[in-house]
Order: sequence, then structure tokens, then C-alpha cells
Amino acid sequence: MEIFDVTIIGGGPAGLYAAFYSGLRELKVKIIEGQPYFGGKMQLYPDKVVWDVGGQPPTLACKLLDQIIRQGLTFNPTLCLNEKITSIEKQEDVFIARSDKGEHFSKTIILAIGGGMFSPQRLTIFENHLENVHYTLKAPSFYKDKRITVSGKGISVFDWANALADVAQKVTIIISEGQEKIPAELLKQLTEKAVDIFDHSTIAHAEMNDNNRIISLRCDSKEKSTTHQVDEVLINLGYDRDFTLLRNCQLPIQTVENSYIDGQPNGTTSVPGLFAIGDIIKHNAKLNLITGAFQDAANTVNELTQFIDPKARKTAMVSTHNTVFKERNKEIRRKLN
Ligand SMILES: Cc1cc2nc3c(=O)[nH]c(=O)nc-3n(C[C@H](O)[C@H](O)[C@H](O)COP(=O)(O)OP(=O)(O)OC[C@H]3O[C@@H](n4cnc5c(N)ncnc54)[C@H](O)[C@@H]3O)c2cc1C
Repeated sequence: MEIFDVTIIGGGPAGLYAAFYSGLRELKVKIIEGQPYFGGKMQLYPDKVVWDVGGQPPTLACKLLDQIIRQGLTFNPTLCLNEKITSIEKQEDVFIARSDKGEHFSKTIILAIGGGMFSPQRLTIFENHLENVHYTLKAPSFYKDKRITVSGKGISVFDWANALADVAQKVTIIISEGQEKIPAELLKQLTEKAVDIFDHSTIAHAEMNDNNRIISLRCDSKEKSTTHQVDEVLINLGYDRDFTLLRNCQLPIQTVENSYIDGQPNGTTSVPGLFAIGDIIKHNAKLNLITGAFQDAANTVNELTQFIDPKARKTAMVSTHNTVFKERNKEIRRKLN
């Protein structure tokens, strides 16, 4: 039985920074993410420009995320992707986190599960996996010179179409609602970019090729039927959030509004040794931002290091003076000079 110092559940910004900071504190770390990729909610807005991360120039979220992931992997933590943790229990001094893939043993646990596991609501006629149907937006370069259909509900559909119209060959919107709630300025931009909007319409039929890709879509409204050739289809119907873990957990974790963990700025919860960081935690000083997640992670890792070893330093040595970077700094200086 391999016992880790810390097992981090959730690979969003909070969990990834906790993995980095735990490495800085020379802890043995495992990070478990339910999705097949890291990034958490940042995967929902890769094309957006993020301005509010201290010291960073305005950056595309996908680029910032790439850096956050790389930083999270600096000290080679053990990685488990595509593994949803469904329960945690404690036997003597060891936590056991369980999924349908197995068991993980750890002296401490960090819950960095954000708003729970989110999964996109699927369009009924696309229930099976199709190669060119997407529920999150990839980096804009993926759509360059392609014919895109965006469908779903709400302003996000229009927002996505507007972002893609700058790079795509053709963008078409199909929505069942009207356009009344869409800001006039956004509609004006879409008209200028020659985006076709079919409102009060639904996707009624998809023609497939042998590679499990949709090649055309039939769109029906009360008045007419139209057919659109497509390269990629984007669906935005909103997201379901899954809190199975909090519901199943036998440990006395205190929750707020049944969806958040009642915790402290140093990450401690009602269960000694089990910590919570990022968007899942609620307390008066909580900041639901990427930088808030980073601060939670650093505070918590310092706290849990002392939980494991009460004689350990209270905080990590600052990175500029931390000897764990000695060898890597030589390489970085060589590159910079
Ligand atoms: C549209 C949008 C725009 C935003 N814009 C900004 C911005 O401009 N600037 C800013 O600072 N912040 C922004 N935010 C907020 C920021 O993205 C969040 O504060 C941040 O992602 C929180 O990180 P987290 O790691 O706590 O949670 P999340 O990012 O939600 O990550 C949690 C991870 O845990 C995983 N997980 C959950 N349950 C389990 C389980 N049982 N087992 C395994 N894994 C599990 C999830 O799959 C997910 O990957 C934005 C958020 C949204 C939604």
C-alpha cells in the first residue's frame, strides 16, 4: 500500500497550484482529476482574455492554463486523469479516496473540486460521441477557415459565434429561442461579420460520414427547413454539476448550502487532515478567482505540512532562495542570457 503525504482531488487552478506548492515543500503528491484533462473551469473559457492575474499581461485563458498546468507538474506529482473520486473515508491515520478505478491512500487530502464535476448538457440527437461535436470552446486557431454551426441556448451561443467569426470561414447560429435578450451591440457585430442566425429553429437531422463526423445539419423552423454544410459543431446548453463526492462522503465535512465546504482561510475543515481550497470552499476571506485559488493552495499546503510534521517550517522558503530550484535555475539562467 503506497501512502502519499497529500492527495489532491481536482485538477483545476487550485489543485494544480497545490501540487506545485506541495512539491516546493518536498511532499509526496498525487493529483486526481475526474475529467480526461486538467484545467477545471478554465476549460470553459479558453478564448477569453484574462486580465486579473497579478503580474501577468492580459493573456488568453488557454495560454495561462497551459502555464498553470506546467507549473503544477514541476515536481512530477503522481497523476490520475479521468478518475472521479466518489467517496473518502479515514482508517486510523490514513485517508482512503475511492473511485471506480481503485483506492488511494494518503496522510492528508486536499479537496479542490471547484463547483463539483461539471458535464455539459448534451443535445438529445447527439447523445453518442461524434468527432466534430464540441461542448467547450477550443482555442480559436482550431476553427480557422472552417464552417462552424453554434447551437444551444443563452447569450453564450452568440458570444462563441462572435469570437469564432474572426477566424472561421462561415459561422451559423441555430437557436430555439428568439433574439430579444441579446444585446443590440453584439447582434450588430454578428451582422457585420456575416454570421447567419436561425432563431426559433432546431437541429432536426444530422448527416454523417464514415468517420463519425457530421457533414451537414438540417435546421427546421415553423416556416422552413434549411440545410447547412459543417466542419465543426458547437453546442452550449449549460452544465450539470455533480456533487456525488460530498453527498457520499461518510466523514463529518461541514457544508454550506449543501454544495460548498465550510472552511477557513488556511484550508482547514471540520475534518482534521482534510483540507479544502478554491471555489469549493466558503469563508469570509474567500476570493473566487484564479489568484484566490493560488493563495488558498499555498496557505493550505503550509498548514498541512505542519499537520504531517509539527516541527516543519511554518511556510515554504521563498522561491528565489529555495534550494529545490538550484539546478533548474542554472538551466533557466543559461536560456535567459
Ligand atoms: C466563465 C468564467 C470566467 C471566469 N473568468 C475569470 C477571470 O477572468 N479571472 C479569474 O481570476 N477567474 C475567473 N473565473 C473563475 C476561475 O475560473 C475559478 O475561480 C477557478 O477555476 C477555480 O478553480 P478551482 O480549481 O477551485 O475549481 P475548478 O476550476 O472548478 O476545478 C475543479 C476541478 O475538480 C474536478 N473535480 C470535481 N469533482 C471531482 C471529483 N469528485 N473527482 C475528481 N475530480 C473532481 C473538476 O473536474 C475540475 O477539473 C471564471 C470562471 C468562469 C466560469
